[in-house]
Amino acid sequence: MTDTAAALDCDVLVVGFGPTGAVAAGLLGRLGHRTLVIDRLTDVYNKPRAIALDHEIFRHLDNMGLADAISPYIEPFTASEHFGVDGQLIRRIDMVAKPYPLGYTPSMVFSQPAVEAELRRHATGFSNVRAELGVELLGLVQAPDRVEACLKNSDGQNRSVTARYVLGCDGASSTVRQIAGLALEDLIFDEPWLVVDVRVNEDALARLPQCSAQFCNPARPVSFLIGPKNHRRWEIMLLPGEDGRQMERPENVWKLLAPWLTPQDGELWRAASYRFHALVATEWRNGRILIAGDAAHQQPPFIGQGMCQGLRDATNLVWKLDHVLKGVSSDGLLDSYGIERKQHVIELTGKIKAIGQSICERDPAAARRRDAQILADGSGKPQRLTRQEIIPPLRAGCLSQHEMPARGTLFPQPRIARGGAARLLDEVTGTGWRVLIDGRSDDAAFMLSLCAARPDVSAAAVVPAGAGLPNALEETEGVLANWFDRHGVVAAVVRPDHYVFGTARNASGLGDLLREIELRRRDVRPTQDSRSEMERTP
Ligand SMILES: O=C(O)/C=C/c1cccc(O)c1
Repeated sequence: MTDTAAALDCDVLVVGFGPTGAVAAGLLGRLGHRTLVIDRLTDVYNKPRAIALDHEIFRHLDNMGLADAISPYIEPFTASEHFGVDGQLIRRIDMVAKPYPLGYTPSMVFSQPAVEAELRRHATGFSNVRAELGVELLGLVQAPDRVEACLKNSDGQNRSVTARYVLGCDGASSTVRQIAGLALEDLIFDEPWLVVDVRVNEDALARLPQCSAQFCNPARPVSFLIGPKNHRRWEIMLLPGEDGRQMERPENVWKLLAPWLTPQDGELWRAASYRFHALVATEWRNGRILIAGDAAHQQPPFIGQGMCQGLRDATNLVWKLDHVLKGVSSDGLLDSYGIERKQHVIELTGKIKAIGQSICERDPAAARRRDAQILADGSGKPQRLTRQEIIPPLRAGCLSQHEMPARGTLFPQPRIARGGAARLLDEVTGTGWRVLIDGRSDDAAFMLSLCAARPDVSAAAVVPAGAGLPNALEETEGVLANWFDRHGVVAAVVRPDHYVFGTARNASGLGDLLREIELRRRDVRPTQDSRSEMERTP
């Protein structure tokens, strides 16, 4: 750390201690960065907003050492069945089959207040992370090497703190985004819905559908979601003339729930009216100020990706901030954050919108045409999709510049045999830059020797169980062998956030990739106003 950096109050100021801010603070804490995280509110919001997460996110939480602490509040997500105008099944969205590609149940539901409390506990367990609650951000002023933040303490006193970077995880109405002058683009979706969470009594649970469902009835589209334990969620489209605030009233909510429950069947946990909309920030950074989570994007909930998107932001950004703060990369690497995440958000939101538009269809004739089209897409049977095939890869940013199989996709996580037990790959190899080599390749040993010249990159060869190759990891389910075969490659370079930087068909391809990592991490043009004093000194 330079003297200038050491003189600052912290390396990163995280504004907002919801899931995105808490994960960012925890990751920064683990990497040794002095982090101050503030939130306007003094407590975890005690009602569930997000309900779904997926294996990519759980993998990061497991990497952080949180799996045991949060598992009591997480359950597998059931399939979602979509029903058409006449109540017929038109589509089924499920998860990919076993063996699971990342080693975990691919889609899960969770209880947000409990998980969020664990995320906060984890972040504040690092001596270099300080959380200040009841603290409001009033202003930010950027200098070449720092940002000065004006804060209002819980006692009403103003004070200023300095940080090398500021990360706005402060939600849809983000103060950070507004102060930084970062605009939102409208991705054109705007529908009024009522979200109702119920803790259902034990005896009423069996009378409810045993699968999550989308009732695509043009008279009143409704989503039904099976949450953990006795938590059930209904998302109910509001009709023209219905006032959101009025519809939140318990007497109106129970009328809407009448096809499923009576007030004796459970306790209303939350009823909140929202406009489901789709927005993305045009720019995700202004100099040393960056935004993440709902501050940078909002999307309709129809495949439960809202919180996942925020945590993808955090896990994408933090390793890049780490490289920049440690001088491994220039500040220009941070530009790849917005490039990668904005494209991903736009592409995924487009897919969510398409699903949402078909669910929200209010014209009966159009809804019948939709049903016929979806059934035709499924060759006359209900269409079958997996949630995982809906999630796009990264397409541009800190990736190899050459087209190659699997670039920008999530690298799988096979189970590795260790002393009579099976452990997940990340636990064995760690989560930095990694090269994974197909141990069945004749060139495996040579490829490992190429990697040995790169101390910043770890390397391992993996073989199927029983192959008996010395110095190779043995996987127990064939997940990785299958992946190498499917993509026709023998090695993959994997980033700290588990996205594939690039793949190689042979040893010479791997040599090229290893050289390219260095270039892509360094050859990123810093923006004029965001270079620190140190970086501008030749
Ligand atoms: O993945 C699905 O099938 C549905 C997920 C979901 C999650 C939250 C809210 C929704 O309307 C759908």
